[in-house]
Amino acid sequence: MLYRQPSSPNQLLLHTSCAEDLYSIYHLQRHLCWYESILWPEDMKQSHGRIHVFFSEDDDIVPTSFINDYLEKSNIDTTVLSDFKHVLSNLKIGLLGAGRMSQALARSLIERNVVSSKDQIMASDVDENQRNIVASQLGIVTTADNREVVKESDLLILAVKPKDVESVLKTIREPLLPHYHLLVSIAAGIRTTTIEQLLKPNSRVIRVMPNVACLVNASCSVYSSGKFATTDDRSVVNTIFSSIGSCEGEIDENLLNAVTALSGSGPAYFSVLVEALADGGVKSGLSRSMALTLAIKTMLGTAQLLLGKEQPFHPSQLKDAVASPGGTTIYGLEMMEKAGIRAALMETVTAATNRAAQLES
Ligand SMILES: NC(=O)C1=CN([C@@H]2O[C@H](COP(=O)(O)OP(=O)(O)OC[C@H]3O[C@@H](n4cnc5c(N)ncnc54)[C@H](OP(=O)(O)O)[C@@H]3O)[C@@H](O)[C@H]2O)C=CC1
Ligand SMILES: O=C(O)[C@@H]1CCC=N1
Repeated sequence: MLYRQPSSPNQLLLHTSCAEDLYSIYHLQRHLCWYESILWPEDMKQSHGRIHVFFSEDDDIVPTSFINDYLEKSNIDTTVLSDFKHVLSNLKIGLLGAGRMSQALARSLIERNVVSSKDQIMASDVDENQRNIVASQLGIVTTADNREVVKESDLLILAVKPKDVESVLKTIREPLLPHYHLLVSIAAGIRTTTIEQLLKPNSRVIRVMPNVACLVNASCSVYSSGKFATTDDRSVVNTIFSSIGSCEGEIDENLLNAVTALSGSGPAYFSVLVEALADGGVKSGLSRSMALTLAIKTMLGTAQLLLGKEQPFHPSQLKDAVASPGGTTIYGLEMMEKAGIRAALMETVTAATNRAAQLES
């Protein structure tokens, strides 16, 4: 870890925060006698108790597969915990606003072991009811005072509605230290420059657009960095938002309103489609519950085919594969075209993009 050249964002973060940190280097290279700290397989075998070594598959510090192979050759029992990462062990995360999105984020960070303990997360909310839900269901410390969260955290996630952003930022301006804190906003339509202007000069800001599917770890997020955010800041944001689904990378901030309109609002559009298709099933005689189940599972299966790990379908390819000549599907598709569904969906995203732009001004 001290000598390795970083080859991933997390390794880069470790490299700059630990491997290049003066005190870490001084301590690890001067005061630690490695030969006194190594537990050799031979010593393990001689120990009286049974030894079983557990690894995290995606550990950025420990070269898991290398050590696992070595221990297996030495007949030591091991288990590699798939999908486990080395935790963001020291980062303290503060949630400003403890509503739907914050709760989903916190739950994922804890359940997916991105943080090592619940104590690494704190949340504030004006609503006592929300605070009680978060405290009782997630075991997180809560407060009504946003400033307290800032004082206790390294990274802040601003998760209040856009209309409340300005007042929250004014409250936390004083305790928020530009060289220390990173502010990550998920508020729709609030630009990083607007946020930066409300904070102290040089404040580090990143704007992210996730979606509500973070409740089931299936969000897809995109982000834009403010003027002063660093490479390490982007790396941490990547780690956090990958833990609630996927993080699709950075985008020009001018396009973030379109992202908000497509994937941020998208779960609402797909819900309407599913409901309408189920209504059609009911009209044709299916029970409500059967119709809903079929509509939902058809959406899920279609998404899996379009994403296809090995051979993804293009949407038009999949449509053509389903619509046989003179069959049922092509009659249904004709009706969709007559109703102008394509134009309606395009206009849907355009209208939501325009609304996000209105929120900006
Ligand atoms: N919901 C979604 O699908 C998505 C939302 N977003 C964005 O995420 C943000 C949060 O959304 P969501 O979680 O749905 O919203 P919620 O309304 O569920 O949560 C926001 C919480 O913040 C509280 N709050 C309001 N003012 C303050 C304040 N001054 N200090 C502390 N807490 C305050 C609210 O209390 P009260 O209700 O009493 O005002 C509420 O409990 C929004 O900006 C939205 O644009 C982004 C992607 C998807
Ligand atoms: O409707 C909204 O304002 C938010 C932004 C994306 C999803 N919900």
